[in-house]
Amino acid sequence: MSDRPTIPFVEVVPVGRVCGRIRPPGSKSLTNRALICAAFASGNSVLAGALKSEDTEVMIDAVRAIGVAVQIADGGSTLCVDTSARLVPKIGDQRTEMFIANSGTTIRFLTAALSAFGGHYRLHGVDRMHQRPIGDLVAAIDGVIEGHIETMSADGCPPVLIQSSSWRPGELSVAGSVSSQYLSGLMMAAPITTVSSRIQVVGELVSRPYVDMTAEVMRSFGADISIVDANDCVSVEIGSAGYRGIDYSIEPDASAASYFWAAAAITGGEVTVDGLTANAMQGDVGFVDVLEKMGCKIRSDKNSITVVGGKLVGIDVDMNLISDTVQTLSMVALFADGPTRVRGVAHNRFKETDRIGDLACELRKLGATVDEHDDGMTIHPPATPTPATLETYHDHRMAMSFSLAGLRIPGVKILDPACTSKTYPDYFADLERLIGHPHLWA
Ligand SMILES: O=C(O)C1=C[C@@H](OP(=O)(O)O)[C@@H](O)[C@H](O)C1
Ligand SMILES: C=C(OP(=O)(O)O)C(=O)O
Repeated sequence: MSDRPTIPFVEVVPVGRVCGRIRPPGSKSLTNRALICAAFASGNSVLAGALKSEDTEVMIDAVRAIGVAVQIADGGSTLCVDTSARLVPKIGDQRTEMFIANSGTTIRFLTAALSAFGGHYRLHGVDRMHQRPIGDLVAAIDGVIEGHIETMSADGCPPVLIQSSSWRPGELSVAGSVSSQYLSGLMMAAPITTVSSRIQVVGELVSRPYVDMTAEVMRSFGADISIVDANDCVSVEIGSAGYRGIDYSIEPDASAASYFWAAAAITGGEVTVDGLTANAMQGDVGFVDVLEKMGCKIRSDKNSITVVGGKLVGIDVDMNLISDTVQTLSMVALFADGPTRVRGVAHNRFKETDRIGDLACELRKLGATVDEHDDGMTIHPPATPTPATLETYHDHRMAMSFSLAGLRIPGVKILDPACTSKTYPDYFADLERLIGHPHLWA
C-alpha cells in the first residue's frame, strides 16, 4: 500500500533468552467479522479492542461506502458503528468501486454480504489479490442471486462484479477445500436477506475453527445459526433473525501471539501473552499445543497463556486447523532436534503468497534442507544455520516469522519489514519492547 513506510530491511539482533509479557493488538478475523455484523445490523455498535491495520482499514472504507458511519477512537482500538444512514442500494445504481488491497477476509466477506444486501459494486485489490481464488464463492452466490455476479480475472479470481437486488430464498452449496472464508462469508450474508437459509459444504472444509468463530460472532449480534456436522459433511442453518447492534469486545490476535510464544520456544525463554486463554474463539491459540509437543511447557492462566522454552524436537503435525501459524512453526523447526513434517495445508499456496514454495525457498537460505509436498513440507534443520537476507513476498507472516530466526542467527536481514502493516503495523516495535533490545534498520 502506498502509505507504508519504505524501509529496505530490518535486522533483528540475537539477545539470548526472550522473557516477558505482551498483549498483541485485536484479532483481524474478529474485527472484520464484527464490522460486517455491525454494518448490517439494526442499531449501532461499539467494537472494543479492534485491530487497526490495512486489512481492517479496507473493511472500514468499504462499509463507509454504503453509508455506514465508522468513528475511530482510542488510537483505532474502538470503532463506533452507526448504521442510521446506511443506504438502500438497488440493482441499477451507479457502480461503487471498492479497493480491498490483499485482504482475503474483506473481499470474501463483502462479496457475499453485498450480494445479499443489493447494489452495484466492483471489488478489486492489489495484483496478488487478483490471483487469489474466489470462484467457488461466486458460484455459490450465483445459485441464489437476484441479479448478476462474476469474476473478472482468469481462473475465478477478483475483481468481482456484483449487480444484485438480493438473494432468492433457497439452499446454497459451497466448496470448502480452498478457503473457509467462502463459507464464513455466506453465513454472515444470510441474515442480511432476512429469510432462512441453509448452506451445504461440498467436500473438505479447511480451517474449520474460523467457521465456528463466525457462528459465535453472529450469535453475539443476534443471528440465529447452527452448524450441523453429520456423516463427515458440514451444513449450516441460519434463521430469519437479522443482526442487532451491540457493544462487542474483541480478543487479541492469536496468530500474532504465535510469534511471541515462538520467541520463547527458540530462545529457551518465557513469554506470557495476555488476553488469550485456551477457551479463546480463535483456533490459533492451539499453536501452543504444537509447541508443547516440540518440548515447551505451557501454562494456561485465567487471562493469559505462557510458553516456557525447552529442548526442542522435530514433530509430524497436521496444521490444517491453524494454517496461519505454519510459518511461525517453520522457524521453531529450524532449531529442533530432527525433522519436522507439516501436513494438511495445501490451501496455504493461495494466501498472501505461496506459503509452501516461497517459505521453503527462504528456509533453504537459512541452511535448512526442505522437502516440499503438495500439502506441506518437511524441514530438516541445519547443523549450523546460516545468516541470510530474506525475501518477504509482500506477506506480513513471512516478515514476522523471519524475525524469530534473527533472534538466534546473527546477520539475518528481513526485506520490506513494513509489509507487517497488513495485520500488525507495530510488530517490530512491540518485539523490540518485548526483547528489550533495539533491532537495526537500514
Ligand atoms: O476467516 C478468517 O478470518 C481467516 C481464515 C483463514 O483463511 P482460509 O480459510 O483461507 O485458510 C486464515 O488464513 C485467514 O488469515 C483468516
Ligand atoms: C491468510 C491471511 O489473510 P487473508 O486471507 O485474510 O488475506 C493471513 O492473515 O495470514
